[in-house]
This record gives sequence, C-alpha cells and structure tokens, in this order.
Amino acid sequence: MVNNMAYQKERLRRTMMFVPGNNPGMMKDAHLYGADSLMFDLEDSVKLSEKDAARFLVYNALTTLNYGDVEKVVRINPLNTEFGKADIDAMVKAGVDVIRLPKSETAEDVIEVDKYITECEIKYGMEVGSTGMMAAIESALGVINAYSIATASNRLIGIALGAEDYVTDLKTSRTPSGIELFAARTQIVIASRAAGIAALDTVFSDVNDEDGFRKEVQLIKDLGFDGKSVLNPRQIGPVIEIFTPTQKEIDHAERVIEALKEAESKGLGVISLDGKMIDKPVVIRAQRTLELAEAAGIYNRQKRGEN
Ligand SMILES: CC(=O)SCCNC(=O)CCNC(=O)[C@H](O)C(C)(C)COP(=O)(O)OP(=O)(O)OC[C@H]1O[C@@H](n2cnc3c(N)ncnc32)[C@H](O)[C@@H]1OP(=O)(O)O
Ligand SMILES: O=C([O-])CC(=O)C(=O)O
Ligand SMILES: [Mg+2]
Repeated sequence: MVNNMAYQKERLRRTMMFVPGNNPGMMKDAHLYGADSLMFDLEDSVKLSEKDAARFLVYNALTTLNYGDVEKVVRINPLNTEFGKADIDAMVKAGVDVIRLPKSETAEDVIEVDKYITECEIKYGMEVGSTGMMAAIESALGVINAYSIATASNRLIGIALGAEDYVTDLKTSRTPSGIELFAARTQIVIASRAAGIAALDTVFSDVNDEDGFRKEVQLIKDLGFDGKSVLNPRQIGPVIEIFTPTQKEIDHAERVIEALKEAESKGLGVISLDGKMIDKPVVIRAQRTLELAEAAGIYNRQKRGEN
C-alpha cells in the first residue's frame, strides 16, 4: 500500500442513495433530498450501449454541479470489464470522494483498483490516497473473504452488501424476514468492525413498501450496520429517523455518563443506575449515542459539558 493520506473515514453514512449514471434529471437534483452520500452508478443500472455516455455525464455532473457537503461516491464497473479502468480514470480526475467497487470477491480485486487509483492520482497531480474506496460484497466467495477484502487497502472507508447479486449467487431469493441474508450481513458487520471501517447494508427494492422497508432498516441497525443504500428519495427519511438517537436515548446516555463521573469521584469502577449495572462498555455505548446525536446535528456535547 503506497498511499500515505486516507480519505475521511469517519462520517455519517446512514443513507447512500443510488443515482443512475445515465439519468441527468435525477443527477441534477439528487443532493436536495437529504441523503448523507450519493452513489452515482455506472454499473448495473446502465446498459452496455450507454456506459461511455454515463461516464461522461457523471464526470460532468461532478465537475460542474455543487453537491455541497454530500459525499460523492461512484459505483464503477469492475476491472475485468472493458469499462473499469476508464471509469476509475475519469472519476479520479473529477475528484470523486469515494470509488465503490462492485462484486468484490478477493483482496486482490481491491488491491488492483487501489493501484490503478494511485496511478491516476499521480497522473492528475493529486495527493496519493486522497480518493476513498469502498468494496461491495455480492457473492458467496466475497462473504467468505470479507475480512481480507476489508483490510486490503488504506483507502477503504467501508464494505457493503449487494444482496440482489448475492442471493442469486446463493441460488435463493430475498424474503420479507431477510433470513437468507443473515449470515452475510453478520459476517460483513463483524469484518468491518474488525477492520475499523463502516458497514453498509444493501438496497430494498420495493420503494412503495414502507412498512417492509422500516422493518429491514431496524433489523440492520440492530445488527450493527452504519447505514443503508437506498434507491429512492422516499427511503431517506425512515433510515435517518431509525438511525438517529431518540431524545429518550440521549437523556439516558447523559445520565450514564453522569453516573460514571459520580462513580469515579467515589473511587468506584462500577455503579448502578435505575437498578442496572453501569460499567465501561455501557459508558462507551452511551458516548457513541451522544456522538451520533451530535453528528446528526441534534446534540452539542461541548455545550452540555461532555467531551
Ligand atoms: C441491484 C442494483 O444494482 S440497485 C442499484 C441500481 N438501481 C438504481 O440506481 C435505481 C435508482 N432508483 C430509481 O431509478 C427510481 O427511484 C425507481 C425506478 C426505483 C422508482 O422510480 P419512480 O417510481 O419513478 O420514483 P418516484 O416517482 O418516487 O420519483 C420521485 C422523484 O424523485 C426522483 N428520484 C427517484 N429516484 C431517484 C434517485 N435514485 N436519485 C435521484 N432522484 C430520484 C425522481 O426523478 C422524481 O423527481 P421529480 O419529482 O422531480 O420528477
Ligand atoms: O449493492 C446494492 O445494494 C445493489 C446491488 O448491486 C445488489 O444488490 O446486487
Ligand atoms: Mg449488484
């Protein structure tokens, strides 16, 4: 690994909205809906005859439109297609934040893309390492190799599940309970945590089924994911709502931290709050709740005397 500077790893990535790279109308307004990240797609939403035109459109969108603070991600075509290298070259040149590699199966897949990004950064006089990367895992082999994929490059900000391709590889299909994805989801979250990067869940295809969508979002939050890929602006609100700490959770987290301070002042390692034991892991979770609330703009730790 040659990169010496890594693209910003930590930031809110609750919602990453796919935007088809051949749809200028959607690209123009995509940042107005409140997604944390936009993922312009050059891969499976673009047919073969439009690959070059889509690359050109996304390049122009990235270099001429102002997407503000929204993170800009581009899903490229894999390097074993005739489009992969041209996609990387154009997106690095455009100054994209993150390149998403679909269908990552091995660490070598990631390393190959990392190396080509480095070549392009040098070619365009950019700082090596300034382009981030994420790897989508969409096959049984990818799931087996999740940890080696997640640790293959310093550029990686996260790994993601691509469930439509994954269930096809598994010779099954998606069900309302999501049982067929349980092992892959768990493996991806564990691998991402062990690697110190984010875990992003896959799309939910029925954009009109809000109840089913909410159930899935709650499930993936409980499993430990940081966020979810979404297909439609209507899916952004429910994810943000479910991933943002409630006032009750914030109040409880503050009381936990107060209880810790009290325990410390008394020279105790463990203290009870409402009859429940408060020890170090509970305090770490409370701190994370406050960090997430602060990142979501609904809490100010400094103002509340926390740090
Ligand atoms: C397995 C995979 O690889 S999945 C990844 C690839 N797939 C994609 O990228 C698909 C992205 N999503 C879409 O194309 C669409 O949202 C669909 C096809 C799912 C649904 O389309 P519609 O029912 O027409 O959407 P809907 O009526 O809710 O659109 C409302 C508005 O949101 C806009 N919009 C919808 N989806 C998106 C999007 N993904 N990005 C930006 N804008 C969008 C529409 O342009 C429309 O704008 P307007 O009111 O200014 O005309
Ligand atoms: O990455 C995603 O969520 C969409 C995708 O390509 C898949 O499900 O195969
Ligand atoms: Mg896919």
